[in-house]
Amino acid sequence: MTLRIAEIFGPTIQGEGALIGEPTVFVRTGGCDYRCSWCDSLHAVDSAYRHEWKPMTPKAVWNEVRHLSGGRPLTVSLSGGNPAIQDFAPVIALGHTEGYRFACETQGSIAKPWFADLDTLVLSPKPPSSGEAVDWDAFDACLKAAGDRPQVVLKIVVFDKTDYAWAKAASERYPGLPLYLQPGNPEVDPETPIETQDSLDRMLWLVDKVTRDRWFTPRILPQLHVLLWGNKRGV
Ligand SMILES: C[S@@+](CC[C@H](N)C(=O)[O-])C[C@H]1O[C@@H](n2cnc3c(N)ncnc32)[C@H](O)[C@@H]1O
Ligand SMILES: Nc1nc2[nH]cc(C(=O)O)c2c(=O)[nH]1
Ligand code: SF4
Ligand SMILES: [Mg+2]
Repeated sequence: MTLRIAEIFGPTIQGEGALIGEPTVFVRTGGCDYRCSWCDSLHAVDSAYRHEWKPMTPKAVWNEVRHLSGGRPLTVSLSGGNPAIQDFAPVIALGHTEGYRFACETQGSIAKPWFADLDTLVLSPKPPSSGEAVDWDAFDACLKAAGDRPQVVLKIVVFDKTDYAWAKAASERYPGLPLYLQPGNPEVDPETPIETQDSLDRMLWLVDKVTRDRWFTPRILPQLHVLLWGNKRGV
């Protein structure tokens, strides 16, 4: 059995959501069942980049994570693409025996039994601006598959007023899940430098909306890695 891997990189810091700031190694899978209009990881989604994806055995994936982390346990972040297309049970089992922890980022469209082995499951349902529509039955199946072991959180990207209203309604379906909001980044070309002031303005807009509404449920965080490194890959 091999996994389709777009890139393995780090250690860096987790730039988004519940584990923001935590040192981590990323394992980014190739392939996604969605095509979000603003996806910042097209090199792991679009089959035009297929030639860059490598088939790797779970053992080879694990050896690379161990090498990058110097054999010191940390949280491994599984992302993509949609990592839930593939079977990460063997990688997670290898890592857990050595004291590593696992977080996974997925949109919640495909449930996998190995979600129950994770330490953190980040479910990131897609708002209207993405052009994708959430299948809430599939999303609920992800929650069910996760069970009690992992910490499960919601992370929603907000580009505009419509997304904001959608995020509010979506979070009301899941009052028990911690909610993280992050402003959308409209500039995702790795070659184009980001306008830092624009990123901060989008963050300010979101903070302003939430506080004016006296909506005290979400935590609002920027994409810290984007502020630090722009859209550079491998960070
Ligand atoms: C690239 S996705 C990969 C994992 C999975 N497919 C998903 O969407 O959750 C990782 C995270 O980046 C977020 N993201 C992607 N493009 C973005 C953008 N242009 N601005 C802000 N967040 C973005 C996604 O919503 C998701 O939370
Ligand atoms: N530093 C850093 N943090 C991240 N958080 C989520 C990422 C992703 O693309 O899944 C990401 C990423 O690519 N880099
Ligand atoms: S679900 Fe995630 S990886 Fe797939 S297209 Fe959307 S943002 Fe990109
Ligand atoms: Mg990213």
